[in-house]
Amino acid sequence: MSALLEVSGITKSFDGFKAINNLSFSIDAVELRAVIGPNGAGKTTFMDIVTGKTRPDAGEVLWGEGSRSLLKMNEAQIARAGIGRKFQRPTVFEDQTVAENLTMALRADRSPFAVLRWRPSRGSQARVEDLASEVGLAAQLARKAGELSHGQKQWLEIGMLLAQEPRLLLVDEPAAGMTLAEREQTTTLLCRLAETRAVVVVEHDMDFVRRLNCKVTVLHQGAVLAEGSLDHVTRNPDVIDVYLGR
Ligand SMILES: Nc1ncnc2c1ncn2[C@@H]1O[C@H](COP(=O)(O)OP(=O)(O)OP(=O)(O)O)[C@@H](O)[C@H]1O
Repeated sequence: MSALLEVSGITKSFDGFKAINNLSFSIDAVELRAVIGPNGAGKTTFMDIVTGKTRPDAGEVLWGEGSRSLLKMNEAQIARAGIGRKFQRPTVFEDQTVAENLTMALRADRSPFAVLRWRPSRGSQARVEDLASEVGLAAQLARKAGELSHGQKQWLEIGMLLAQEPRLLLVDEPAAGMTLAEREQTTTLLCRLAETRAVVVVEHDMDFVRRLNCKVTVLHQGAVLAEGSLDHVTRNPDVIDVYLGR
């Protein structure tokens, strides 16, 4: 399987401190990947670089079949190229219904001129219903987003990202603050989404990572420390040292 995202030799320093240190990393077009690592390992900075929020000092980030450089694109262009990012805190419109939130997300998909002309159509209503069922919110379409549980808000936001048909979804700590039942549903959702696209999950919660049952990349000091199954990486003495702080 060819790589969808290829990060090679990226470095990013903040005031002389290397948050990312010659990091190389690649993601297949259809893959679920967990990225773990202790606090300050560079996980957020890595996602900031891929989404164009932060520019690396050196290295390359290539995207898609044409190996286009993401470093030549701004955040909006990267999002339009097919990279969606889910931040830890849900940012849904609380006073709008689930359907309205999803409708707005469909609209955000369009070019500036198309947005001006855009009107909800029967097709877009069907798409909103499809998105809601995809994230388990079909029965909540008429509810205000503010009334949803924390987990449901997270799923709504994932649905809003799906409206833009991303080829790569970056998901930051999805399990945080969720009930056990919500975590299980989130695992199922992420695994299903990764059947047709690339999904990268940054997560601290090892139980959650175990349930994802996918390849794990361990970051430490801005570089890849280990990669493989969770059992494989947690047996690695370097990983054990880093996590136990020895
Ligand atoms: N804008 C910034 N200015 C200065 N230092 C920064 C900046 N962003 C990140 N850093 C530093 O870079 C290092 C990596 O941070 P990063 O947030 O990427 O780690 P992380 O793995 O996401 O950590 P956590 O798990 O705690 O979220 C940290 O030491 C952090 O303090």
